[in-house]
Amino acid sequence: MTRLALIAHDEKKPELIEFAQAHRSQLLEYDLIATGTTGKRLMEATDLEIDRMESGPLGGDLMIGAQVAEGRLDGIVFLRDPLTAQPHEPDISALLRICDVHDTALATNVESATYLLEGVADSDD
Ligand SMILES: O=C(CO)COP(=O)(O)O
Repeated sequence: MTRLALIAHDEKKPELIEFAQAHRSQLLEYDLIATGTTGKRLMEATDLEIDRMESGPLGGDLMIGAQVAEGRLDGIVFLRDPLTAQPHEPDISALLRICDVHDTALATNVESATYLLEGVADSDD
């Protein structure tokens, strides 16, 4: 089954919620995981079931990176806040890097996330 991770920094959480609502019927078909607060906010705003990891600053990005390393994820939507410094920047870099190591689809803005979902839908057929 297709397995996706959804992550957003605080300033970007509203955008991710809007994205998830717009693509609800497709996302309902998939196994979803998220960092802690992102997952909580998404589940409050939608009826999606999401397996929540730790919050990003507490290791959630690394937990998702570990799943990438294990080949367990088909794609990640990670809406980063490009304008605010994050205390766990090394963890964020590690996640981006491991996606490149394993050639795992990674979208860091809504436009590319839309393409990612279209690609995932095509590979489902
Ligand atoms: O910080 C994050 C990703 O780097 C996201 O973590 P939260 O979903 O817990 O806010």
